[in-house]
Amino acid sequence: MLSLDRVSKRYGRRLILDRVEHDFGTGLTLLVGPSGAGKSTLLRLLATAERPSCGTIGWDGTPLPRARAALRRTLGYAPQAVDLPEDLTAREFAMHIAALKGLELDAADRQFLQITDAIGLHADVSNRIATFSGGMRRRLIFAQALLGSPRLLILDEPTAELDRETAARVDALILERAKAAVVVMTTHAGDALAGKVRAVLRVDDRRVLPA
Ligand SMILES: Nc1ncnc2c1ncn2[C@@H]1O[C@H](COP(=O)(O)OP(=O)(O)OP(=O)(O)O)[C@@H](O)[C@H]1O
Repeated sequence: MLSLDRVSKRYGRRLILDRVEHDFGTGLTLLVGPSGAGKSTLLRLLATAERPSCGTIGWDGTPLPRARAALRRTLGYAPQAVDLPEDLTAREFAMHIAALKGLELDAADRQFLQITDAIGLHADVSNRIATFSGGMRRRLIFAQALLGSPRLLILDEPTAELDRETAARVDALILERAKAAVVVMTTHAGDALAGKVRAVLRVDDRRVLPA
């Protein structure tokens, strides 16, 4: 369980999130809300990529920063935009991430091939990332987040730029992982997941409330 207790975030003098309270349990939680409302900011806080200005984030009952190492050991994070190493192949990049996560590389490689097969990226795993389209990059960022079957999966717009059929394949993997993990994602295409999510939260006007 990932819990937020009166978590606020400011950039300079600007308050983006104001005393957010929520317990993210096992299952899929969707974040919706207007552009610029703070959804990606909230995901960065959950993924420990940034720290709250005040308030407390807890993982499995222990507050950060004490729980940060335990959280990161079982974190999969797919940010919205990331600089990928253009000269590596997708498979080399995935193994680089697997090594950073401390995963057993043969098992991680097998898992990467299974994931990429499921989301239609299998034929491209030995190609250099420099040759990848926007949708291929998005799927690669998603695939690396699933490596090691994380108990906490944070996904920022994983199906943006994907056609409906490919997005449905990505959604299927997300729902599969959400059976055993805390999964939090932003999406502008939440309708496809209606009825299958634990909660839908609306981020708006600095607050985060049930939609
Ligand atoms: N590092 C930063 N420094 C200053 N302001 C920032 C920073 N990151 C985000 N912001 C501001 O915080 C606000 C929330 O941005 P954020 O990207 O979290 O919104 P969002 O809800 O994810 O938007 P979108 O749906 O368009 O992706 C925006 O006004 C943005 O300009």
